[in-house]
Amino acid sequence: MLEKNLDKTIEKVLVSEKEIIEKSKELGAILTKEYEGKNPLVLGILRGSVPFLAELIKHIDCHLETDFMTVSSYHGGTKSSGEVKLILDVDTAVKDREILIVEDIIDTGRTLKYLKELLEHRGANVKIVTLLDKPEGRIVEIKPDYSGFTIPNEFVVGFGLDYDENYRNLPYVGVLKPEVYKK
Ligand SMILES: O=P(O)(O)OC[C@H]1O[C@H](OP(=O)(O)OP(=O)(O)O)[C@H](O)[C@@H]1O
Ligand code: HPA
Repeated sequence: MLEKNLDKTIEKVLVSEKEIIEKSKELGAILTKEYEGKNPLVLGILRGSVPFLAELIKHIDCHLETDFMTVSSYHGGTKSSGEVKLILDVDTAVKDREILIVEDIIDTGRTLKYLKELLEHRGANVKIVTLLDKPEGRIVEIKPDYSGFTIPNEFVVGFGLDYDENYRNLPYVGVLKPEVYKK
């Protein structure tokens, strides 16, 4: 039942908190098998990936390291600017490293294509896990190695995803009421 302050601005819930936790457990079990003995670098893409990364790594039962990169292309709105900006680079050596990029969403695909190419160019072995995949939004070709949920072509918020930097703290993924955008 929707009842908290932020819930009042949500038109519909697409993925519930329970579903996200269950899916993170499933993905964690698969990733445990994949990365056992490989000490992967689990690379969160700031800012949106933080809640998903925090949930997911609890369920990966092998040694791993974490690091973060900041890239941005939406600049607060609901449309990709088309240009991916590198704001903060990774601090760890990546050559010959197993890297698991953790993302909240693949939409146009621009962010992940840029990051995958950049890290592969530096000699890393890169895989991608995303909480959400929006295939109808795709402009450049890129596929995640592991994906939580396929969602329709709507702008979503919550569990790390923002509209104008708000709503990242919602514990589920939903669609905003249209009047929120009219303000
Ligand atoms: O597939 P794409 O169309 O490139 O969209 C996906 C990217 O967009 C969002 O990041 P954003 O640039 O909004 O930065 P943020 O993580 O700080 O919200 C999201 O977190 C992904 O990184
Ligand atoms: O649907 C979305 N919501 C929030 N941020 C995003 N970045 C790409 N797509 C989205």
